[in-house]
Amino acid sequence: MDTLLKKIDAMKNPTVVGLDPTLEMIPEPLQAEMFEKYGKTPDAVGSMFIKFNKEIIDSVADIVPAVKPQIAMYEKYGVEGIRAYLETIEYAREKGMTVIGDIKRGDISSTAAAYAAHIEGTEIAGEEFDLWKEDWITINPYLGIDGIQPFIDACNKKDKGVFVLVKTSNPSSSQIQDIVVKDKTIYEMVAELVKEWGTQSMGTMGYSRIGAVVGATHKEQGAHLRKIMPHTFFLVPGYGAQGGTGADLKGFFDKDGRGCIVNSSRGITAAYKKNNKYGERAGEAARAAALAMKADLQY
Ligand SMILES: O=C(O)c1cc(=O)[nH]c(=O)n1[C@@H]1O[C@H](COP(=O)(O)O)[C@@H](O)[C@H]1O
Repeated sequence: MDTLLKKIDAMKNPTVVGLDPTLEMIPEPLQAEMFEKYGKTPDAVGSMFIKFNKEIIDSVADIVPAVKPQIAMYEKYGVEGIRAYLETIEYAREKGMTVIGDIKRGDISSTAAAYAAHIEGTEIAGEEFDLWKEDWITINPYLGIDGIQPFIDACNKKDKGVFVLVKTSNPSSSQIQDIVVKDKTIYEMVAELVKEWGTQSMGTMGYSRIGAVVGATHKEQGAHLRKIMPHTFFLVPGYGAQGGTGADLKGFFDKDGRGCIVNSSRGITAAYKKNNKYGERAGEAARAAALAMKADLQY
């Protein structure tokens, strides 16, 4: 937790670039190059994703503290997609970036313990393997504490962190999360649980390594959650492509302007498609979009 906070402070930039590549997002020349080399195959797409992500990482690593690859985009292409996910993580770490693996896992405790290998690593007959190398992951709290505890234990052991879904950014998040039971919404109840779970894992700078996902599309709820959870760090997706703006997020931060890392995926990586001046230069456009986002989040 402290490492990420210090990076954010040093760069004066509470943002994370989401790496959610799709085939359509890849510039035409790169598509053509990889189709030529590997045919119309998952191998070609995996290779495109690696090259594309490296270009984005190279263009933002000195101004943005973290990346958030979303594993679904890679899983879609099977083992070649996973290869791209892993190579992307490896590269981002080489460039000094924190990696938030957006894997949204959650299951009964024995299965959660296996998923926890994402942060804890895997042991084989006494040999340890750090196969995934994420610093943080996203998890789903629907199963309650026995589905969460294996992740908390892994985080405490390996000095890593998790973001637990509390109030998600999507339009139908209210369908379940806003249901009122005993005068409280489900998301408020989850927030209280996450806060309690986080007390086991406080850093030295006022925040716990058990964080919360709070969507940028919920201005009032986000500010309300900051009050309920003063020591919980927020991952805030929904900025940009989903409509969230800097003006909406002031209340998500604490009085010192800390407490959140705001994600934008398509808004950064596909920025080149929105402005002809960049042609197919996705990295250059991503840097400009990342700088604009940084400026939008200074309060
Ligand atoms: O956990 C997340 O990151 C997440 C939670 C949430 O409530 N909403 C949400 O959009 N996300 C993720 O954040 C990213 C948003 O992408 P853009 O809308 O392109 O910026 C995607 O990877 C989503 O899966």
